[in-house]
Amino acid sequence: MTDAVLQTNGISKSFGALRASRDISIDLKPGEIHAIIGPNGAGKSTLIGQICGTLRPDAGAVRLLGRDVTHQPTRARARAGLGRTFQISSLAMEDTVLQNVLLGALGASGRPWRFFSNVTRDTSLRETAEEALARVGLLDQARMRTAELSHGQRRQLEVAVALTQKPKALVMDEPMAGMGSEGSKLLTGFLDQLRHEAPILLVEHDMDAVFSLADRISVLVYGEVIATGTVDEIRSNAAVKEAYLGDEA
Ligand SMILES: Nc1ncnc2c1ncn2[C@@H]1O[C@H](COP(=O)(O)OP(=O)(O)OP(=O)(O)O)[C@@H](O)[C@H]1O
Repeated sequence: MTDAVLQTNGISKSFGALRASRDISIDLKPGEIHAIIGPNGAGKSTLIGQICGTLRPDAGAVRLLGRDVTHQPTRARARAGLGRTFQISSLAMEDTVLQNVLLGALGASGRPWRFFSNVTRDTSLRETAEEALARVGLLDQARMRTAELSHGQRRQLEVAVALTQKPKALVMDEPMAGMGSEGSKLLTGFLDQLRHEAPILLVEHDMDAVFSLADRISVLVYGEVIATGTVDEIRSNAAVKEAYLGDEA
């Protein structure tokens, strides 16, 4: 496990009597997409929260690029290279597409927010932002209000915002949610490329996307990882079929 970019070692988290994470050890290796799947309430968001720093584990450790970040706040983890996209959009709808990405680039630069008024004139931030937009295919929409984008384009924009941090690892929370089949196909193709730049821990309910993208899958049930393996291993795992996949396997 020494080459892992991101790693949890036996993390556990309870909410009162509910054990939402039970001794979870997973890792993310360079160049891979590791999908986390499981039924509603299995503990996927709780796991992500501990990895990204919004929740503190009761036990265990989180390591990023070999460093223990268990006690570091979200912002420090982001600075250290952990990028994230959210289940619920964190975009500013009234701002333009470019402004949203500039905001991300400013955050990643570590400069104080009071400089935001000058940000559109900052050449290096602008270059970073435009490069990220070009990567996700949204450069032509840079001046549009974010509210005017389609749902799929907003998902692409969230990825662009995450890319401004030049992440070493990405945690993506249901990027396919609400996408039409065309949008899912586009985003799937994009994530397929992106994994070589930053490996991706992917929480996703869309099994077509998971089966076509994941190098490895971990299955969470009642806060516990019941199996980790390749797509074929997970599809043929009897416990996984019984607990989650059923006919989808
Ligand atoms: N802050 C909290 N306080 C109390 N219980 C919580 C809290 N957060 C999550 N839970 C509970 O922990 C369990 C795991 O929830 P979690 O949201 O992590 O599951 P999930 O796999 O992400 O679900 P979904 O697929 O529906 O998003 C659930 O039973 C949930 O009700």
